[in-house]
Amino acid sequence: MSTSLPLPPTIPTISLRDPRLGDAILDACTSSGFFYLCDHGIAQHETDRLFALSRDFSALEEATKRRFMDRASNTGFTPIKHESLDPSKASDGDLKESFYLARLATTASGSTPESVEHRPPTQLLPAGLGSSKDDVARFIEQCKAVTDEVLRGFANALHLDDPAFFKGNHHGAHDRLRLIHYPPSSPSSDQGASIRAGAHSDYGSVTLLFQKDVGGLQVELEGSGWIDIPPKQGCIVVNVGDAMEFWTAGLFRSTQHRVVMPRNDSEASSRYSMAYFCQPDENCVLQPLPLSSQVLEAIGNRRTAMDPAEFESRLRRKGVDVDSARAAYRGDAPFGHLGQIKLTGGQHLRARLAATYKA
Ligand SMILES: O=C(O)CCC(=O)C(=O)O
Ligand SMILES: [Fe+2]
Repeated sequence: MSTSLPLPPTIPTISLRDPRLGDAILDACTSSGFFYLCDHGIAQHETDRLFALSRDFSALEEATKRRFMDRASNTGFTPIKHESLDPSKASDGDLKESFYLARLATTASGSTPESVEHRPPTQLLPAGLGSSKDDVARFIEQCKAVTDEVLRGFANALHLDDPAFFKGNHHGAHDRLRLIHYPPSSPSSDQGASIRAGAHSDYGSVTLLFQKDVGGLQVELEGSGWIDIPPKQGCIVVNVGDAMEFWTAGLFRSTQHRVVMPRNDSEASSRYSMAYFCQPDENCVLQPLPLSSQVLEAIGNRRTAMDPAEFESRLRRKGVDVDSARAAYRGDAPFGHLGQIKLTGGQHLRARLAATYKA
């Protein structure tokens, strides 16, 4: 007699070409806040090219890499253990190094902006990334285009009158593509105090995560605990960040995730991933949006808008100065039931960055 084992919990796969994209996004974002995205239009060979550039950069001498550190503009190199994504845990830092890229295209050769206000910082590039600047710039612009479509999906999911509402608040000046390298490490069943990336939620509106071939990414699901999100050929892992959780009054979830230490031989080698963090504009106003009855009906009792006390305590835990955000409110913009609170995209980002990096 054969008994079928229950399938392990996972996250849904959504096609960017799904005519009912808004509904699929509403389902995913109000449950786990994570989904695999397929049919996104970014060719595998372009993704592989960026992974190759990331590998070449990580092979440089540490002293060379350290010449490209620029925390002030949140660009460039971050050495191993300089970041603790989970500051609540006593660890001496995450076992990863990374290189943050701002958008590189210029108006003449690409699509990047427009007005001075939305212009990303310029940054110094090491030789390899510098000589392949066009490939890198094109990849970043493709990521930006995918996030624009996802943001449109968010607006449709929420039945906003203006389907371009979120897109219009994301010109990409704070967006970053992060090339991440987790160095090799012996597998162990004892995870100890070390971690490749500590448990955290992302800061921005939406993140695109490209995983090369080594697993270890986990997401914390209500009722299921930590579940593995393995690399899936042709798919990008997409997740909601804190700014979008705030904006949707807690309806969309910015879920905790982490990367665990190697558990077996297949995870022991270098792990490469790339994250494109889509951030709201510096001066855009983040205020919990009023939620239409249509949306609340569609999600039924799966998720309700967040309780005001929980909402506030989540914000405080994430380093947001709630008292200033309250003082900034002047009753001049729409808000939901969550109180009189107002924050700009830039203020929110800096609060989250300050809570993450060692001084
Ligand atoms: O490397 C990964 O798979 C996850 C990285 C991540 O979550 C982050 O950098 O925010
Ligand atoms: Fe993350």
